[in-house]
Amino acid sequence: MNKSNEYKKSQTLKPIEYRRASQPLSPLRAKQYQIVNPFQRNLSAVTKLKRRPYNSIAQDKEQLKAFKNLSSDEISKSFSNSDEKHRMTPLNFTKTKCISASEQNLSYTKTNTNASKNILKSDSWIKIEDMAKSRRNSFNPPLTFKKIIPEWLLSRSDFYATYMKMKQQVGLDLGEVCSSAPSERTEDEKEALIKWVSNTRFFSAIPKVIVQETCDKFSVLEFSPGAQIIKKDDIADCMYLIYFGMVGIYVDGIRIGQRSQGESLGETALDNIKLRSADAFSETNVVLFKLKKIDYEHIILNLKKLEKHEYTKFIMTIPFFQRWSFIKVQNLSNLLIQSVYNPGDVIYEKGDQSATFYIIKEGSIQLQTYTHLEWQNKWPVGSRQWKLRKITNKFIYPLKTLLKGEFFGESEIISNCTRETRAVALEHSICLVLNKDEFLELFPPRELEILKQRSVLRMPSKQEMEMKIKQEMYSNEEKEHILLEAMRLGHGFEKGREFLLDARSKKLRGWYSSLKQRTRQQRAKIQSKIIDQKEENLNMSM
Ligand SMILES: Nc1ncnc2c1ncn2[C@@H]1O[C@@H]2COP(=O)(O)O[C@H]2[C@H]1O
Repeated sequence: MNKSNEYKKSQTLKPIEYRRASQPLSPLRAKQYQIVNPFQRNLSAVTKLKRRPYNSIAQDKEQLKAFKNLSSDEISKSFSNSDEKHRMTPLNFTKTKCISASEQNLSYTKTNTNASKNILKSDSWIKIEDMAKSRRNSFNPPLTFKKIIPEWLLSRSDFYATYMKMKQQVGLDLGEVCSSAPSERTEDEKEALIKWVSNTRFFSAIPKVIVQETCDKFSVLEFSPGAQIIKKDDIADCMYLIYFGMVGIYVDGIRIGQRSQGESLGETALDNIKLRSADAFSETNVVLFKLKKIDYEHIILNLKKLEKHEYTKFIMTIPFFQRWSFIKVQNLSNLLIQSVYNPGDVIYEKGDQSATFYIIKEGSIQLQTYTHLEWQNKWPVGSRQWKLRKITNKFIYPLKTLLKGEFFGESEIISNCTRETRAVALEHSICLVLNKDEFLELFPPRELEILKQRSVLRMPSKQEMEMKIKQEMYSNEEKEHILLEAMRLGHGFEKGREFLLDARSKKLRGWYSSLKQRTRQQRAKIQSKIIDQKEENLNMSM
């Protein structure tokens, strides 16, 4: 027998676990064990196995964190538990062989107490299909969970325990938690409440200890739809954090804004030691966490002043306000209310009542108007009988795009008319909002006159808008037709047999498909400008 054969024989006789068992079993190794088939005791199969790199474990941790919002303590606990378990009990472990879905669904386990020998015999592997099944049944993670969390971690019982604990916390009704006295809340409940409050925009910049103190002061209020929560010009004695539902903000019956889950309500009057600036009505069932004025002033007011100082610094950079005194800008900042918009959000519609002035702090806002375009199609359906199909599209026509530091909404307040344009957020945008009463209070008539002159917007005529929209719609299609004709290519040329044989057409295939893609994009762009469509079918007789 030559040397290499001898070597091969020794390897096949020696169970692979023998070599492995002398080393402590880390989670990395545990993972390797999961994919080693104990009946294929073949060295090459083992040496081919790649060790799971440490950074992949770190990745798993990150994924887990992102998915479940587990606190870092709990994650590290779950991981360190798994490390420890394996390190301390190198042989008393349960091995599960996970065969791919295409193979049989069998599982094997080995329990070896003979630590001195460190030998695992193949016959001691027990088929425990039932056991594995029952374990799988007891922890049936959601599909998204399976995509993100590594399989080895999903199979761990300590991970399962942590998951269940967090699931209970996520499913907690914090309204109920908040309505109990702080001394009656469990640690988990307190933690869940603090976590939720810290994630709201209003409390996001506030240190955890302060959030903790605030949570102890909250009481809970519930409102059914249509109930008045705040009355304009009332004395403010508290602020609210909306735990659930939607609240509409009204001034003189005009809806000027809204506040929803996770947003504050009624903080402006406390910040400025003023009367309530607006009415607030619940538009759905609403649950609020109430914080009394005295607690607000004690715990949060100073921190909020820092935020207002940031507004002041920002406003001082806008050329129009540079001639204002610092105190005046500060007064303006104190009255500003931050509103966040997502791409496509309509801030106001043409014809709405004008009740607010906006300064763009982040993002971009487009002022738009619209026009109606009509298409008709007529065809004969009998003797002197016609069918007429009329489609009327309402097309958006962009007027102006405003960026950070620019402002809008003032012209209609000054002219005391309804909105002449529509304002839409083009991207994630933040605006600082000033209500009409405060706006008229802060800007003296001379300033209003300057603002009015600045904000004049040229409104195009209906014909002008129609022409531009049609130009945009047809110019590209025309270009495409001219190009195809110049190349002597028909629209359906790529489907024909001739096309496959024609070398020139083959060369043009890439170009043609990119042209088609561009045309499709252009059509989708035009389609996105249609905000309303009316269709009429008429029978006509002559
Ligand atoms: N334009 C607005 N947009 C959103 N919320 C507003 C607006 N104006 C007022 N509010 C809220 O409505 C509340 C009315 O009472 P406050 O003035 O105490 O605080 C006010 C703000 O929380």
